[in-house]
Amino acid sequence: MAPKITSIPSSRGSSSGLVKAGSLPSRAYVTFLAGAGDYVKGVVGLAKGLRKVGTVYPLVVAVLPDVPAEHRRELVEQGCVVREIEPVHPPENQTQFAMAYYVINYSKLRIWEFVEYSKMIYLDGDIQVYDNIDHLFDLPDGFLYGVMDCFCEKTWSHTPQYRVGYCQQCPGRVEWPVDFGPKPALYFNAGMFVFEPSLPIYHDLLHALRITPPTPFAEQDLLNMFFKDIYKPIPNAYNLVLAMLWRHPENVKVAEVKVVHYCAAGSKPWRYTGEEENMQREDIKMLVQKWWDIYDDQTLDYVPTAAAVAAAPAQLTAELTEAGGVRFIAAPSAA
Ligand SMILES: O=c1ccn([C@@H]2O[C@H](COP(=O)(O)OP(=O)(O)O)[C@@H](O)[C@H]2O)c(=O)[nH]1
Ligand SMILES: OC[C@H]1O[C@H](O[C@@H]2[C@@H](O)[C@H](O)[C@@H](O)[C@H](O)[C@@H]2O)[C@H](O)[C@@H](O)[C@H]1O
Ligand SMILES: [Mn+2]
Repeated sequence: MAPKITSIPSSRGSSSGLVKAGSLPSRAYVTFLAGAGDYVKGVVGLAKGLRKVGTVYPLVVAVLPDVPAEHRRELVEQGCVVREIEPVHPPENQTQFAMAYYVINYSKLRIWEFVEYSKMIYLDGDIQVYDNIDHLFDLPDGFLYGVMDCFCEKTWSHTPQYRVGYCQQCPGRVEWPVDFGPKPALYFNAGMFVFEPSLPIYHDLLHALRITPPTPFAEQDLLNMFFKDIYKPIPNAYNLVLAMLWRHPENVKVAEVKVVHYCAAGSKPWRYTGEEENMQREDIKMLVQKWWDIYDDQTLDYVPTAAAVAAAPAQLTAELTEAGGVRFIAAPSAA
């Protein structure tokens, strides 16, 4: 029996209706940035994409200490709320069980500490939002919402699902073998999820991390184990894991996709060369171009309101740009 997909209100939740500016509940989008590399481009693109769809909520960027000041400044200038977090490491000398590339993602767990927000939507830095999804904040509290992942890529070759050809995206194609025990719980892609920050949950999460041997998909596996009883699937349109285009095209209506997750090998737009498998597909080339159209669109750059300028961090000051916008620069004393 196909899993029940939580139905989503098409417009802003009836409970909140149009919220008067200034009285918005404490809600925010949040993403995660590590390192001094090029992922900052993904976060800048995400900030501009959220602005383009007219979200009324801020984008918080949880940055590890190794994110350089210049990248943080660029994010502030794009209207982001930059918050430094401490790295989270899995149990000592066990990281070899997680794919090395993913160990860094355990630090994502810090976002449960952001309790000044009642509800947040986490988005990977390699995600772009092409339709307003603010209505997701109105989903009932007490659950974690995300899109079901696909088990068909070779990144899943370590799992029994992959070996027998079972995937939750098409549970009827290959039945789960009875002698394999209970069917796996529904499993979400941790590149996007709707959650409620909470200190008790945060502490339970870190305790679970300390006593759980790392697994290939690192924090994504841990989150799925930890929230399996309150996880509720939402439609694929809210997190198109690109592999769905060739693994389950019958489950994807590209024209209705609201959120695209550039997680297939070779699909990060800012690194795209078109050489990897599937990267010459017309739909992939179109989605990569769509990402660049937003990233390169200067009309989507952040223009702070007078209030924002007044509230600018002391170490920054603002100057008018030729185009009549405002940019933050290091205050003379701070230069
Ligand atoms: O060097 C890195 C690797 C990862 N990330 C962040 O961690 C997320 C998860 O990694 P990634 O999206 O590459 O994993 P995938 O979804 O492709 O498996 C990224 O989107 C970024 O937000 C980062 O900032 N720097
Ligand atoms: O650390 C584990 C990561 O696990 C997820 O990425 C994977 C996973 O979803 C596989 O299912 C896909 O096959 C693969 O392509 C994709 O990269 C999240 O997107 C990422 O944010 C992060 O949590
Ligand atoms: Mn990702």
